[in-house]
Amino acid sequence: MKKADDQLPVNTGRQHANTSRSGTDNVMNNLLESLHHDDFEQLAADIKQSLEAHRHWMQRITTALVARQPLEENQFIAVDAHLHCHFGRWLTKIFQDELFQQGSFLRIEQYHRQLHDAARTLIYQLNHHAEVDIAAFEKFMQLQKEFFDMVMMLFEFSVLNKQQFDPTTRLMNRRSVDSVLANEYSRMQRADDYYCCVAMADIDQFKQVNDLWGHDVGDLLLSHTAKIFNDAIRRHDTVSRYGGEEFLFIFPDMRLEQAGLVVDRIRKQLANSSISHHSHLHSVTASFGVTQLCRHCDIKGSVKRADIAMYAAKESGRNCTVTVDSQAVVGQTSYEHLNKEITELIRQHCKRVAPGTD
Ligand SMILES: Nc1nc2c(ncn2[C@@H]2O[C@H](COP(=O)(O)OP(=O)(O)OP(=O)(O)O)[C@@H](O)[C@H]2O)c(=O)[nH]1
Repeated sequence: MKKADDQLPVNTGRQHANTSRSGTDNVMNNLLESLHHDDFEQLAADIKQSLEAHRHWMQRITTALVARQPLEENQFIAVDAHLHCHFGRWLTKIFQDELFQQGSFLRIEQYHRQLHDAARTLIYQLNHHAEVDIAAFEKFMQLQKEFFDMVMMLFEFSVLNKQQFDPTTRLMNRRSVDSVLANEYSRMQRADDYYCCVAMADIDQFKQVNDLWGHDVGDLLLSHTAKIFNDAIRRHDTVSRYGGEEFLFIFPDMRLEQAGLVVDRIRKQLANSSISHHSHLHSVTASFGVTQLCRHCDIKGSVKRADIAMYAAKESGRNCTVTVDSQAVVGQTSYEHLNKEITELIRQHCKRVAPGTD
């Protein structure tokens, strides 16, 4: 999605270091990389509160102008009033972090200062019983509109990010990854030589982990797994939390053979890693199923095929990678028709590319 420089874009990809960046401005990319779920929640709450305070301020000014009642309070006439209002204090706070000292945030700061300047001009006229200049009033109203529009975009961006990411792993959630899949699918339909692979990963024996060590350790291992996955993929790949202990990878512009190798490298990285918690080392493995997005079936069909391959990996001992070529079962992989026989057919074409242990 192409956006003008001063617009706040919709997130299009991965959080953390590998966000898919097409169309997002630098400020927003930096935010996506640096903030996590809770920060976006806080950002949205702060913006809402600050905007509310500013609405109240606007209301006081408009009422005073209509009723021709002087406003002598500092918050209306001080030269640095823009620094001391609720919104100004919030901006000062976030500007301490250089992450925010750029692009869209600077524009908002500029509008905010201009809004206070324009208000001061009007209030000066009001307090000195002069005629209120209509051009100055119109400018004030225009600035107000632009300021509110811009801040609302920031608010929506924050809320959107809160909705798009899973709080435990900080990865995209299932709902938002579906739109990434839809984009890839339509890209593939447009170009004959374009390939995209998907992989399903499921943590092995995760119930035992929870039962033995508790849910907190389970959650830690989930976020550890997410970090390993997220750090291991390319900038324009995506990994999402697809279900409880299930992750879905999307590898744009990649053929099956390569995807199988990439995924198996990730599998090994996870298997060889551990986290320390209360002086215990904990680790998990996962089983992986890899396939291509298929031109001849719907998206669900391809994801289902990856899922079946992943279950084949479970059955062949866990901690391994199974690939299945969509070409082998072309024409029969529509999601609606994935009955038992088709599932069996897909399983017959599954290829285990790695031993269970290293
Ligand atoms: N800690 C934690 N556990 C979760 C979360 N989501 C799902 N789980 C647990 O994941 C476990 C999945 O268990 P099963 O579906 O039986 O699978 P498994 O034990 O991983 O066994 P295999 O998949 O066959 O290797 C369940 O115990 C769920 O409670 C979560 O957000 N946090």
